[in-house]
Amino acid sequence: MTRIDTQRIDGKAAAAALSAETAAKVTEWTASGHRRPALAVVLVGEDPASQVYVRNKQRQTEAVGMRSIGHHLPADIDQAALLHLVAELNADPEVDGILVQLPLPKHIDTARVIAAIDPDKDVDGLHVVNAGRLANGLAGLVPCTPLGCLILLEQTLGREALRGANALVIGRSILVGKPVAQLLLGANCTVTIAHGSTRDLPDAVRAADIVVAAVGRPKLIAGGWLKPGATVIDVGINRVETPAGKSQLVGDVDYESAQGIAAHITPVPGGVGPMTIACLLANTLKAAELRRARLLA
Ligand SMILES: Nc1nc(=O)c2c([nH]1)NC[C@@H]1CN(c3ccc(C(=O)N[C@@H](CCC(=O)O)C(=O)O)cc3)C=[N+]21
Repeated sequence: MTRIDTQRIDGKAAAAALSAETAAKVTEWTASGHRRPALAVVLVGEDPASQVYVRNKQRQTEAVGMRSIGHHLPADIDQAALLHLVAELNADPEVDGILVQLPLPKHIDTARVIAAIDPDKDVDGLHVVNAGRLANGLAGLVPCTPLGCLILLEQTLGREALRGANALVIGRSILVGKPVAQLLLGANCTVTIAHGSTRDLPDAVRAADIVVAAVGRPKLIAGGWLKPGATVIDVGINRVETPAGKSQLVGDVDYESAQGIAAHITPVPGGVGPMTIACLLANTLKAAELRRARLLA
């Protein structure tokens, strides 16, 4: 069989380009007399990984010229106090976007906290109103990781190549699987969603022109399962130990064995991850514009 020259999709470069575009739009926005868009980030507890993510988001928010407002709450904060903060941020006219870093401590009802966020400030796109808008094809805030996946696919294949393509989404979470399936459907793909109860995953993968893997299982998908020439978007970010005892990030797809079979594949790290943050910044500007438009309406 002929070996395909597999192209690595550079998510880091695509994210830098998207953020440069956001920065230019922010400059325009403020030049026309609007206040700087502001993103409030709420972190509960002391999880070191979450702290690193949040710092990174705040740094990048400021790098594109927007305001970052951090709220760091103790791990044992009660639910009512967290809901009270969300209500304050909803009512604050200076705040355009609200992100509550997940996961939250176990004693907090995550669904209730997300439900309390004003849908028009919900830059994560996780509120049921935004999920409904996405499902019904209405304007709203779209979850960052799925949006990043679609942008990478459009840039790699072009919008016309998505029409009618068999797209397989592996995973059905509210965060990634379901919204990415909606976006692919909106781009006219023929969409299949596989999950833990799927009978024959390798068979489903074999039929797919596009595979979006979002299960969180290291190297679950073998390159040999792929249709030759398929495009792979790997959302998985799994921390594993190498035989040498070092910690390493790997995706849900076995990147090495996909070489020579896939036409295009996102690496981990450097693929979807950086796009998630770039889309968060784009969503924050969009939320500012959306709120302004609704105020005028
Ligand atoms: N409310 C909320 N919204 C989120 O969007 C959210 C969240 N909570 N909780 C945690 C997850 C995780 N997440 C990532 C974002 C960027 C990278 C990223 O840029 N990763 C780099 C590597 C980072 C590394 O080296 O550890 C990459 O893939 O190249 C990863 C993970 C957003 N999340």
